[in-house]
Amino acid sequence: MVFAGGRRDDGGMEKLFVKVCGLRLEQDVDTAVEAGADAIGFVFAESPRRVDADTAARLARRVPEDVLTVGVFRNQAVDEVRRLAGLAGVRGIQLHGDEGAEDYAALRREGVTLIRATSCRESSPRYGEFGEDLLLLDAPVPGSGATWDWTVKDFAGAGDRWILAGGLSPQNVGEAVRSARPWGVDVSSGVESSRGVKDPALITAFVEAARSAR
Ligand SMILES: O=C(O)c1ccccc1NCC(=O)[C@H](O)[C@H](O)COP(=O)(O)O
Repeated sequence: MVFAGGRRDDGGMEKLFVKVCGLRLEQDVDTAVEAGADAIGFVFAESPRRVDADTAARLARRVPEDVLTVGVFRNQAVDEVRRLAGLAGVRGIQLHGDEGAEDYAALRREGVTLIRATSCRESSPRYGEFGEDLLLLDAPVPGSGATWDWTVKDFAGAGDRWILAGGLSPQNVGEAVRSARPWGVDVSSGVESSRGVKDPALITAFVEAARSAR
């Protein structure tokens, strides 16, 4: 199921989808929701941002229905992904590793949004190749805060709903959106004061900068 987004601006245009990833604290979740984020990510992969299922479940319960909660994974067994996503009660699953079409098929269930995160390093990924709902185009190392040159890519194969990620920040997200014209954006490092520590003011600034970009 493709997350409907659901949030529209007053002119009826679909708003840019904004996801804030790697949240670990209640105040950061509340800030992202209040700022108008469409999705919130909880990292279950190896990372300084990693949360356990109980923490993610507690945070996810604070999030209103129209904001998508996403569990982020990398090269973890399908059963483990299913188990953690179920315990946390997230409605989206984002896979960053070498997962194949069979893994997406195994995780497919009613109501879940499957996000395939991949880098454009070797080729231009095509939307739908793995049965995903949304394609997220990221830097080679996820969550690193590194940017990549999105200006030289042809995103024709990425479909209508693809998400730009990798080194975005309140400073560069406007230019990135105008240049690459994604359906959505995703951020983690760019709204942190130090690795793994979110800054509420940066979260708010990011959502505002992204939204005013188009
Ligand atoms: O955040 C991590 O450390 C991480 C580890 C393993 C897989 C994914 C991870 N994060 C994903 C994200 O935070 C974002 O989807 C994306 O990679 C953007 O990150 P950033 O460049 O830090 O904004």
